[in-house]
Amino acid sequence: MLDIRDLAFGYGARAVGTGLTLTLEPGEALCLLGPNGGGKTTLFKTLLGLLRPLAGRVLLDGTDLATLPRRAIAQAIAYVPQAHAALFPFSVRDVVLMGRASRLSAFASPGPADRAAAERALAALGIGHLAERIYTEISGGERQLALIARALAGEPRLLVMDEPTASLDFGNQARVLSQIRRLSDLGIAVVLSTHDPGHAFLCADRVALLHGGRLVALGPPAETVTPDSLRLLYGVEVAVVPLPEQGRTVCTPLIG
Ligand SMILES: Nc1ncnc2c1ncn2[C@@H]1O[C@H](COP(=O)(O)OP(=O)(O)OP(=O)(O)O)[C@@H](O)[C@H]1O
Repeated sequence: MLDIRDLAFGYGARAVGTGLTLTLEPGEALCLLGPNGGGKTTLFKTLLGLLRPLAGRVLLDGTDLATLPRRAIAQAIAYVPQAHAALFPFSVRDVVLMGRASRLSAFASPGPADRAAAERALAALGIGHLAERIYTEISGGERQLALIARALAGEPRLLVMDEPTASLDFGNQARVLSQIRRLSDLGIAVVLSTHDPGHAFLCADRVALLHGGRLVALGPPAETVTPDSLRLLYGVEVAVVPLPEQGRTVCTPLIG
């Protein structure tokens, strides 16, 4: 559904990344790893159509993003920001309902179909019990789930998530990662960034490693997340340890 061809992305004349080529299938979860300042957010802004490619193309179902109306992009691709403290005390239900904005005509109010979509999104994320709570009065983890529900309410086909586990405690990280797996099981493609390479093993079908403005590796977690690739990315020694009994792999930096 998403086809990125020889993309250069950045700001003005300054390229942050170049030569990026990859495709994303419906229901695929792609984890983007890279150091601070590596260009993950800039790439996301380009995929959302907020920044124009400096070169190359981004195709959504075969159509160049640059030729699509903003509304069509917003209906297909939803962005999940990091959970933040909102300024206004909306209920969680109303925050989730805001995810329908791209589906409403100008000045229209949400109707029964919009409310039903919001309820489905709340249920899918398992946060129906929070619907009446005030968004500014729930925890960071609950807010992150509410933001994912908001994105889901718009019935997108691709979710772009910038560090969805940042600032979450261990339990909420696990909850968000397992929700990402469920979304991709529902056929929704997900692109997420994280600073924890272990997360790639928990939720991603494929991993893209961004370093020095280039895609240095792209493939299944077991093939791409290795001590060598993590040394290149982060400049530290990392042990990548399979847990055969759990069918999992964990990453830990080797310090001291
Ligand atoms: N609005 C902007 N105008 C110009 N340059 C920018 C802008 N925003 C970010 N940059 C630069 O683009 C480069 C990539 O930044 P970006 O935020 O995309 O990295 P990132 O991988 O998301 O980093 P982090 O992991 O720290 O969030 C950095 O050198 C940054 O200073």
